[in-house]
Amino acid sequence: MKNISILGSTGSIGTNALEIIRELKNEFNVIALTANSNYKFLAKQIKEFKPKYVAIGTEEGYKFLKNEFNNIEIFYGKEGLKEIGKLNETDIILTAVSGAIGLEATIEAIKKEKRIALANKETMVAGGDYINSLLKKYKAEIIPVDSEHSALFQSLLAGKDKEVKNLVLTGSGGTFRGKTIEFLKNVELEDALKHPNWSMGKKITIDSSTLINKGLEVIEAHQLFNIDYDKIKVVIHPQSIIHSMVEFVDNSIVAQMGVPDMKIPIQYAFSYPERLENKIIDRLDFMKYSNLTFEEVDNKVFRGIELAFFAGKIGKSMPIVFNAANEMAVELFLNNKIKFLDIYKIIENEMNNHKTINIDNLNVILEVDREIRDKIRREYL
Ligand SMILES: NC(=O)C1=CN([C@@H]2O[C@H](COP(=O)(O)OP(=O)(O)OC[C@H]3O[C@@H](n4cnc5c(N)ncnc54)[C@H](OP(=O)(O)O)[C@@H]3O)[C@@H](O)[C@H]2O)C=CC1
Ligand SMILES: CC(=O)[C@@H](O)[C@H](O)COP(=O)(O)O
Ligand SMILES: [Mn+2]
Repeated sequence: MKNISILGSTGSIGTNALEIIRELKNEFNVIALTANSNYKFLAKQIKEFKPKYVAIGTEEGYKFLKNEFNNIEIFYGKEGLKEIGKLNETDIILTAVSGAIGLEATIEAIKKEKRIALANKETMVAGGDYINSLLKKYKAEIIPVDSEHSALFQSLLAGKDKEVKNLVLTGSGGTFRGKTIEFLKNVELEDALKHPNWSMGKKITIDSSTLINKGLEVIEAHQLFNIDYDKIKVVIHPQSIIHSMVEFVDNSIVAQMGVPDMKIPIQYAFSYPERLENKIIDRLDFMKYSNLTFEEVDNKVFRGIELAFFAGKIGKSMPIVFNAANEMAVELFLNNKIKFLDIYKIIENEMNNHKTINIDNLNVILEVDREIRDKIRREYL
């Protein structure tokens, strides 16, 4: 039996993970669950999965849960997430919070030498260098949950590191694939929230529509697999059936395929190196997907990938700026404060005005992140 803690259990990834745990209750046990403001949904999860620990992000939620439950330990706020990261009883922590807010709790779990089932890509983008320095000191392991990075992780098992020629990240192209800049000038939020293949949280869905999600995934792949940026390629694959591929030096390509369902990479991160049967996961019907296609990225219209390569290749504090500016821009777009193309403008502006600095410790990461968010908040709110 493996003890699972979930940072962000009330979201898309978190609820998918609980479906798996419900189905495979002889394999997995819930130790801790967390949410930000959705305390009523969290309360329902607590009643069903009976965790020993819980963290909640709002005072209202904290008071409600304290009143509702007297047999669990309830933590509050950002410090509360860190307390969940520190839990000794955890075997595997699933980082399913949205945004770099997951960074500190992830670091605590690394210091406790846990398995991190990492969905929270922003943590790897903003804190990747620091996290990799910690992985040299602590025997923690990161198993990627992000579908492309789970595919790369599985495909890399087919060869040795020195035999890798390229990592090939696939991307759906997002809901506006094939559109012009003129069309994007006036897109509505509700249109940007329609992903062609995946059902996901709002932030990542907007990131998919700008292709900044793919950009974040480029940096995430560099950090997770220690591969140079010039060996990370992106190809548009509108069907999202091939979840990414590894090209080896013999020009052989190994890919991972499956239905676009996050339960597959989540469960794999829990069960690795084994694989488990699970009847709630659909099989791929090849006849339904008899037409798998590939396209070039349209970097002229969708700037997210090139902006990410720019940030990643500079490194140090620049990926922190890229991620923080994007998180703030997406929040502004979700609140109808800016137009779609302003997302690129805000990111570009912050990166152009940033003087890159070395990242010697966690406080520098948090300071750079905070400065960018405060600056954008002052300008737009
Ligand atoms: N959804 C998907 O299919 C995929 C997601 N990912 C990555 O996984 C992560 C989660 O994505 P997703 O599940 O879609 O996100 P959701 O928005 O659906 O869920 C986010 C979760 O994090 C919690 N949360 C949000 N902000 C905070 C905060 N400031 N403090 C504490 N908790 C917070 C939310 O709580 P509350 O409910 O109370 O708001 C919720 O439980 C992201 O990093 C995303 O990029 C990667 C690949 C696929
Ligand atoms: C399911 C998952 O991993 C998401 O990151 C998804 O890949 C987003 O789709 P795009 O390929 O459109 O970015
Ligand atoms: Mn992904």
